[in-house]
Amino acid sequence: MTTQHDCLALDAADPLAALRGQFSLPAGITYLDGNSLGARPKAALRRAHDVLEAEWGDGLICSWNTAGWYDLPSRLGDKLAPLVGAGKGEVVITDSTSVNLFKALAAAIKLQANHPERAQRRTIVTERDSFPTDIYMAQGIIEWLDRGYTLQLLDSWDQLPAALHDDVAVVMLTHVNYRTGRMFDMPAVTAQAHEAGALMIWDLAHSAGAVEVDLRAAQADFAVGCTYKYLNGGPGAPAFIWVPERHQADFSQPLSGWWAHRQPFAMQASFVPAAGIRRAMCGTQPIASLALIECGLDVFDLVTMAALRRKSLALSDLFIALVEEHCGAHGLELVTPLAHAERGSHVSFSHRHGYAVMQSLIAHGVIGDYREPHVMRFGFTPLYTSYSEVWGAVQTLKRILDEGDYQIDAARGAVT
Ligand SMILES: Cc1ncc(COP(=O)(O)O)c(C=O)c1O
Ligand SMILES: Nc1c(O)cccc1C(=O)C[C@H](N)C(=O)O
Repeated sequence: MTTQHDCLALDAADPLAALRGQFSLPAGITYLDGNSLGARPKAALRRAHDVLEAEWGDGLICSWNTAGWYDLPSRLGDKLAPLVGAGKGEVVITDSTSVNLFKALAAAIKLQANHPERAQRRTIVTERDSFPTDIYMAQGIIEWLDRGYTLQLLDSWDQLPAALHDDVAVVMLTHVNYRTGRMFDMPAVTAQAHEAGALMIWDLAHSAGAVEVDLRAAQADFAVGCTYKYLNGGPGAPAFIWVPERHQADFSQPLSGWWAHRQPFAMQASFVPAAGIRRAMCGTQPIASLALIECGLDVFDLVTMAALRRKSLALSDLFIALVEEHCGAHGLELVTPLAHAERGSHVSFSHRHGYAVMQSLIAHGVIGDYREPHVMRFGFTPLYTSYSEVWGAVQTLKRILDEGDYQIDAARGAVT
């Protein structure tokens, strides 16, 4: 049995505790939703001010050259790269995760279509439980191509081996599932896809900055992910795309805007792709938003992913144990795997009134979120979450459930 006193002792001994000071978090709030939108690094306010006042206000158009705006997507990509096991020159921060997925899928389909033995393959495999935008982007590209491609949706992750037949061109999976928090064994699954002759694309939205990822060691083919969750880049901050060096020369994507051109300012009438990772870009980047990502990435210089992962698992283990001990009588069902190797950095419990309970939690200062059907999600971000906050969150949940202090017919906001 863990007590509040034990949690305070864990905080006192936590080597990462001081990192919370890097973030601006409102007093009295326990923030367990860094898996949707990370907290604001304190440094971002100053950076926003500098970008708007000095770089935009004073520097005007000259800042594309003088303030490093032009190279920002690839410079920040290099800074992010070690967090996902990518090499220098292999990551660019640009566009949204959805758009980057479109580019990666298009490039993978083309690579296979140009392969002498795989050109006839027409199946793309993903999970039915993928974050919907991944499915929608695949459906969009299939419909637009109109060349007989089909999307095979797995109803359960263990159906993958059987699904890897000789028509599969591409496997596209989310490393850590947005709803369940379940994590795939990236090297093993990538190897299975390759053995079947398929290319492997990973969506790292819930992995980057949350769990240890080594894309190069896994020999994955492409990856995408967002910066606004565990990387604390800010709402709607641009996403990233990883194209390993070995695929860059053959990486061809149809959103061939001028920022992907070898010489954008040569203003030529025909498209010639840039030699390296810049060919994964499209058009002009949102500099004000992009610049803030650096403040989130800088915090990762102060810590290792191994240390973050250790604390993340300790926080989620504690949460699961406390919920089961204190709230066990209330029909909560753990959706997230218990095995560490299969768990990301958030924990989901389903409850038949999950939405209403989550709204009550939020009203009482514990912010998580809700996903259909019935799933309450709690994200653990070891950079700024303490063990005593986990204790407090579970006590609040217990009180709400014990007292039935939630409104079953609570009106829904557009974002849940
Ligand atoms: C797995 C996954 N992929 C993609 C996205 C979103 O993509 P976008 O940033 O394009 O909205 C999310 C969350 O929003 C996600 O959880
Ligand atoms: N991207 C989001 C948004 O635009 C609004 C609200 C939430 C989000 C999220 O990131 C949701 C998140 N990907 C999820 O796992 O559900």
